[in-house]
Amino acid sequence: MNKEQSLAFEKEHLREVKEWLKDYISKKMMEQEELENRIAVMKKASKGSYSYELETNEQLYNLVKKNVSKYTESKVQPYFARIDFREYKREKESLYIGKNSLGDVDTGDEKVIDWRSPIADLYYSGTEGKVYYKAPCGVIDGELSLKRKFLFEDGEIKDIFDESINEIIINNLNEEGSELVDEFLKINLEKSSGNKLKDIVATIQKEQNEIIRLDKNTPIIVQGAAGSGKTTVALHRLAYLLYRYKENIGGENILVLAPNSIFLDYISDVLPSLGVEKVMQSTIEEFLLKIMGSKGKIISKDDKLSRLQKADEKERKDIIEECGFKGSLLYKNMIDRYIKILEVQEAKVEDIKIDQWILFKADEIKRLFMNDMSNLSINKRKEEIKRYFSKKLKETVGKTCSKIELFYEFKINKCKKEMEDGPERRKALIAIYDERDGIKKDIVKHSKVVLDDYFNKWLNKDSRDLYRKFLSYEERFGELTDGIVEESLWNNIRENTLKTLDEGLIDADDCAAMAYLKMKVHGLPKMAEIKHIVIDESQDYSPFQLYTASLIASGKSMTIVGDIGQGIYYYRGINDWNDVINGVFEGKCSYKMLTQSYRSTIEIIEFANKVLLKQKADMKPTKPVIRHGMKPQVESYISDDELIEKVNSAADKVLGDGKKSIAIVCRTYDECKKAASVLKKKNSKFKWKLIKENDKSIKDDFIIIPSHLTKGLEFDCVIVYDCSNVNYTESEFDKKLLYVVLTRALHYEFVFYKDKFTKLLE
Ligand SMILES: Nc1ncnc2c1ncn2[C@@H]1O[C@H](COP(=O)(O)OP(=O)(O)OP(=O)(O)O)[C@@H](O)[C@H]1O
Repeated sequence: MNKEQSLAFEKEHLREVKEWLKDYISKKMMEQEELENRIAVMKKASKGSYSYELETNEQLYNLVKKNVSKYTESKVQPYFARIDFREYKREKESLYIGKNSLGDVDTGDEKVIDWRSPIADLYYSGTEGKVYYKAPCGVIDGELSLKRKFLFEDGEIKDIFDESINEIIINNLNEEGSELVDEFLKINLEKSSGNKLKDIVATIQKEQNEIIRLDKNTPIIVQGAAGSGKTTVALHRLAYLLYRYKENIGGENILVLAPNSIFLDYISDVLPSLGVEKVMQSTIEEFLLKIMGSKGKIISKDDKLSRLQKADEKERKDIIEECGFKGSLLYKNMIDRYIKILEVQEAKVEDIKIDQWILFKADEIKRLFMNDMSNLSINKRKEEIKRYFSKKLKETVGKTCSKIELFYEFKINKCKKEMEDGPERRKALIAIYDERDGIKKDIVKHSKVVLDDYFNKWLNKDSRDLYRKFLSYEERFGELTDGIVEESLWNNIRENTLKTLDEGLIDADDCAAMAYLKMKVHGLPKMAEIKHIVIDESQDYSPFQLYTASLIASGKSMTIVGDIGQGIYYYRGINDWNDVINGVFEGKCSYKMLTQSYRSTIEIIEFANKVLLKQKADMKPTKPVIRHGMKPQVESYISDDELIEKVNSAADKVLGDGKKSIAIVCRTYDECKKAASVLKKKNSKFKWKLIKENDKSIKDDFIIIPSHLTKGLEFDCVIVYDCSNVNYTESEFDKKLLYVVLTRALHYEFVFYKDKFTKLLE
């Protein structure tokens, strides 16, 4: 078949699938209605009492309802690709791949397969010829004879792209030889950016697919260049894990950690569009506060960043030293040592007894606490010991009563031997019997209360002051720090932190330590078990934060994505992934890299690479996908009027090209306020919305935003407000910040500056 015939064939096939879908949906809707009526009758008949039949019908109804909505969603575009595969010794099959599997549940006729199914792996990783994929039953060999992608527009197939026909060979790209260009991918990347991140099921690339389909049991770290799809891949991986392990994991068992509310809103559409629901999403600070059970006002990492930007040399040094220390695993070790000291103090226990009658010996309590249960938090151990003793209590009371009997038997015999029979002896014996029975009664009656009292006193109730106590612990300083930490540094940190706590504030840099301490003493609060954690922009997390998070994910199942080149919180974040691989995971984790960038045009990436390469000698330049655009425009301005003219003409150009989102990026929020006021006063042609730290989302297309808040986001066009050498100096911080700013644009970049241009772009 030539392309024209193939296109006609596919259009017809789509028509048939849509027809089938329509019929199938109406059939299922009728089934849903019948079930609804049947359930109503059953409810009436059961009069509120339990009915197995009713429960089964309700379950069936929910299933049918879910399927109806899934199938209805798929009506516009039921699939996005097709592969032709012939399994060894079988007939060739044409398989259509979509976001959802579609088929007739009753007849087993499958129309579309799920993109996450094992065989769909061939679409993402296989090339024509001999291939294999891993199915639950083992490896399946065969031959792939077609890989076809469909370009949809308004629910209709507009074009088809067959692999090896539509890939154009471009020679001498980046002087690294030839490279294949996926035309289908290129068309998708040329689209305009919206306010929300999109799913990419149709164009997932091989290196991304490998990460998405990795096993859940090993933590993975992904270092990826700006725009390489880290966020997108991490979210698609979640959808994959929920599909593959559907029996064990639900959305409620997943936690996504991201830098701020704007970012969380930006990614909020991807998961539902992939059929993933109920996932917990939070910033690390909010989540750690939840673990701590605290509600204090947070001094955020961005408050700290602004302070740092304004600080003099001395203050800057102090902040960096303190943040670095609090985020280090050295600090965690210090808390571990404090816990050990606490444990020894807590293990100084007494017997549990009533009068002189011992129910449980101190030695046994100590052994259970220090040895047998040492893997649990301090309070959990106490609770477990209590639970264990409560179970044994009846037996222990019985044994204690036997001991009492024995003791009094001796007393009775002695009395009998020493006194002559007569009223006196009888009186004495009666007194002994009464005493014995009284004690036994007492023990039977009060043992539970005594046990409860003992553990009530022993349990640590106060969690709020734990950190304060740790900070105030001055004895055995050397032991606590293993002699590594300078006392003056520690005193400084201690003083500052206690002052902050006294003011009712919690520093974001203390959250990991506070949550860790709380977990060690009190354990985790009651919440759904977390079976997988995704951490985005992880280069901005401290090793201690990552360590604490790793304790929360069962089996340390985590997807950690980040880019060292964008680490603007470098003073407390990650500068080398080896620190995480070895320090946090003791070498037991996978490390993957994504080097290709999909966001920006070649021109924008090459421009941003200039700054990236100034960061460290061994930095690798980001590789763009072959997509050309306008060269970034660098222009100086003298007056506000001139600047506004430039902004207006940039916006006109972008809008004229059918693109819509434009961000004016300023270095700080203060500069943003100035920019907003200039644009308002001078009556700019367009209306610009100022984005603030605490905003929950970005709804406008024209915004003014401080540089650090652009992390993870993207816009059709970025306008750098003032790229002067005063704003972007040659400091480590500015190199990272400017790199972040320059890598946010998809299609257009305008770089304006006053006075002297930054040296970072020379
Ligand atoms: N395989 C792909 N097909 C189509 N688009 C893709 C693909 N991979 C990534 N993209 C697009 O590239 C852009 C960048 O993706 P994403 O934000 O996930 O990258 P990132 O690595 O997290 O970026 P950054 O670190 O700069 O925040 C998004 O618009 C995304 O849709």
